[in-house]
Amino acid sequence: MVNSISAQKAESRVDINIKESKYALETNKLTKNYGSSRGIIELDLRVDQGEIFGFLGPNGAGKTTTIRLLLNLIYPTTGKASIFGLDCQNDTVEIRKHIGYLPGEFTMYSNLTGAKTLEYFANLRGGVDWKYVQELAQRLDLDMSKKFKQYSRGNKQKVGVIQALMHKPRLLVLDEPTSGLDPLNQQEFYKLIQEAKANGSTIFFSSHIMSEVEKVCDRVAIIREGKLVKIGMISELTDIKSHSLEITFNGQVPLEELSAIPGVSHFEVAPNDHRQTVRCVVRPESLDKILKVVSGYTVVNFVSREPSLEESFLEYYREQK
Ligand SMILES: Nc1ncnc2c1ncn2[C@@H]1O[C@H](COP(=O)(O)OP(=O)(O)OP(=O)(O)O)[C@@H](O)[C@H]1O
Repeated sequence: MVNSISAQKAESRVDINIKESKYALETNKLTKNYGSSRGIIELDLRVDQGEIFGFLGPNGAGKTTTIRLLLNLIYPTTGKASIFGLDCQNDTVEIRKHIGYLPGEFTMYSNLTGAKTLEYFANLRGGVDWKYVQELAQRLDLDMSKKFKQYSRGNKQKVGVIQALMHKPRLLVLDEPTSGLDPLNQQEFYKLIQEAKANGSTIFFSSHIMSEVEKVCDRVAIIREGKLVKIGMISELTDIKSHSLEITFNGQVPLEELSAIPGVSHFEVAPNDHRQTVRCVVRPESLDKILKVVSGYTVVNFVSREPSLEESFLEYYREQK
């Protein structure tokens, strides 16, 4: 019975056999060549123990490939990866005891309920604190009595998140953990990983959303087309970030002034009766100039949204040329 699974048993495992390692996770020139397509190329990553590390990249960048290599689900073409100083290929069994892993597409037996699915994972791990599982389900608003096949994508993802967290692992490796979660559950998830960090865990999670990584991570690595583009503190993301603006004017529009500001691109004007809507992509350092120009005119609507990561990259590289 799940309720009798001993928490003590789970806790007693912690700290056994983990080599003293400066890094929670390290890759050295890690490369995966799929033959027909590139996976990742000579990736060098170092993640310190106890940090929340974001692994940011657009679709197809190589995030899942990297994570599968760390979990030894696929083999590298060349290069090495280690977790807590243990070799990802040779020490998989030991490493797995200390990891919580959420795959990109979490699926389970369709006729098992959420509770039975989680019970299965609890048993695999030799025991977890079931009260903690119940608390996680309640905080993520998951009804554990439903069958897996009855769950929406978001609810399946919640089961995946809970199985990754349930044994309070030293390292969480999460592949796009918030995909499918609604904004409230995303916020709860961010709190959960902050709590895991406060309890000494390291969190490595992939994402293609810059604002999410900015909100919760200490450091970030950016991957694009299989290669590491940048690694550093979150504050260093500012130069890649851009804003997509939509400004609606009533009456006169400062078209020439706006389009002449450096760092403004993709400039478009859409007339609409007496109003005109200007759309453009703006580099962070140009935002202030835009606001100063528009403040002298009648603005009836001002929307700023985060462009997709690929749009931001394109803008960043266009500026670099
Ligand atoms: N099994 C495979 N066989 C061949 N090519 C693959 C395989 N898996 C991934 N790739 C290729 O490797 C590259 C990286 O894919 P990967 O899934 O790691 O990217 P990702 O950053 O996780 O993207 P997404 O967010 O879309 O999942 C892509 O070009 C992809 O087509």
